[in-house]
Amino acid sequence: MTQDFKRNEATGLDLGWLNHIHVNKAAAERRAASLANRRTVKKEYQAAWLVKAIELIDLTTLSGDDTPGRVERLCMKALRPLRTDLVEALGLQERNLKTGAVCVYHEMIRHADKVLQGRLPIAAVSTGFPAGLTSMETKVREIELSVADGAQEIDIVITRQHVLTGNWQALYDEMVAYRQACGEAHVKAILATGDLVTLENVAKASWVCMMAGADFIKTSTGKEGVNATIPVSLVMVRAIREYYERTGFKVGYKPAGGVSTAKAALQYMTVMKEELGNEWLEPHLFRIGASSLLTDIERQLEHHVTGNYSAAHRHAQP
Ligand SMILES: O=C[C@H](O)COP(=O)(O)O
Repeated sequence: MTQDFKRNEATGLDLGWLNHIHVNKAAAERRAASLANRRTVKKEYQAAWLVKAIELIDLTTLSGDDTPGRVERLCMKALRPLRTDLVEALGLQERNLKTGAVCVYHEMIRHADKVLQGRLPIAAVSTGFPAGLTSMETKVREIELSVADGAQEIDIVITRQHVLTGNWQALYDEMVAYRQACGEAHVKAILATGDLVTLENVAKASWVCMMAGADFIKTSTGKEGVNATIPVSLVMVRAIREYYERTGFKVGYKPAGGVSTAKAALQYMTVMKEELGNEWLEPHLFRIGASSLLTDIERQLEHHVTGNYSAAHRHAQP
């Protein structure tokens, strides 16, 4: 029997048990290296996986020079992510292919909404993205305004100093406040893992955010020196797995920042499949935050289609 999807909520688990979390860095790095060195998806399945990857993308623009025009074009691309000739060549006419969501700054929500009109979720980065160093009052208000403007998903940034000083209660309280301010909107907690120094901190921050009700945990803003990596992802998805085993809540995962190649997307999808199973390969539990990944996926699918055409053409020759 399939289990109904239960929305995550603050569990009140005792923060004291974080002291027992230990991460084997060498093992995570070994596993990451083995993923990097093997073909993660068989060649004949790659096109299908890449089409699936499109549906997992939070198509993102988070630049200081964003304009309403750029956001509108992004949204049109999110609704029709592949060129018509590719859609036809891949036999996807009936699929209504779209990205998972679009991800924009607060000021751009209404411009995105104008194009999307409810056909795709809008994720907004709120809480003083990317550093998160405005006042708590300002950050909570920003969430409320983003929800009021039409964002169905809020990507919050945690206050890194709470992790760096080991103040887990402060991180928990902050996350609970964000969760409440989001109301019905889904909340993704950006850990900014590149700022957190150790994998152990990444694991603990993942746990605290999940315990406080985050629907997703997300690696990065895309603005840190180091953004999504496979070792960090292994630590985070294993925290998600253990959290599910302890509480029954399924929390989603979002690697973000620097995921720009089809090959990298396949690696992250393989991590999800192998560590959490097929259910975590769906957009309600897995997103890839990326601004340029779609371009490379489109390019690879074009190669696939052209390759097939050449093969068919060669067969047709006497
Ligand atoms: O949340 C998404 C990231 O900001 C996107 O980063 P990217 O521009 O490196 O793909």
